Amino acid sequence: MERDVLAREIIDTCLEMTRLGLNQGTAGNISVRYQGGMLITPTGTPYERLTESNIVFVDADGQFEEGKIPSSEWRFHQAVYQARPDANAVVHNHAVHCTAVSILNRPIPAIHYMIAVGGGNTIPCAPYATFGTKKLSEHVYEAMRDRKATLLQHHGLIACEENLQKALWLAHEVEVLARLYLTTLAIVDPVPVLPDEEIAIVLEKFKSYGLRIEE
Ligand SMILES: C[C@H](O)[C@@H](O)[C@@H](O)C(=O)COP(=O)(O)O
Ligand SMILES: [Zn+2]
Repeated sequence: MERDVLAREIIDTCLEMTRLGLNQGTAGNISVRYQGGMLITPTGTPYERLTESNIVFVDADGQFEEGKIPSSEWRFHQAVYQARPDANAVVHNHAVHCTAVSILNRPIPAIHYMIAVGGGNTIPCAPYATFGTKKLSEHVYEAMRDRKATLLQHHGLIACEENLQKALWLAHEVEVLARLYLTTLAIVDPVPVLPDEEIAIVLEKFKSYGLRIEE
């Protein structure tokens, strides 16, 4: 796909993320895999001000275009693409319920079968490291090797998928799971969970679930 089309899709996804209530202010960032590197939102820029020319190309060596500054989190986006060859889009946000669970430093357990959308029986919580650091990207790499989404301790959420639409959908689903977890956690701890065998069945069913529309 052409660069400008992808850049427009990134901006539209950012705006939709805010409309869905998953983010606020200049928090969060979004990228797509592109020509061996990625196209990513610029750092510290309100989404409603973004135009296609603001989107930054970062190559495989972490070099970016002159005159543009990519998201401070380009390293963890790169780590996701390295950890997950199936991922073509990465969404990061500070969604309230995901961030609240991350402050508790807990994974989201299998409280609902939809946990399987993340590729396993939990949504993990990657250990804290300062934003924008290589250390944080190393934690993300480890957490995302066998998952499509992870919480970031004291920070937020990362979700990846084969395209932007699905990555945002996944981020929204995980926010719903986090909300369910906090709601039930207020009543009982530990919260009842589904057994691993049931999640394995759901993971298998998800492989053929849903309408397949050619893109
Ligand atoms: C301090 C930043 O907001 C940090 O939290 C980062 O993770 C983020 O979400 C937005 O940073 P960028 O604007 O640099 O993408
Ligand atoms: Zn962040």
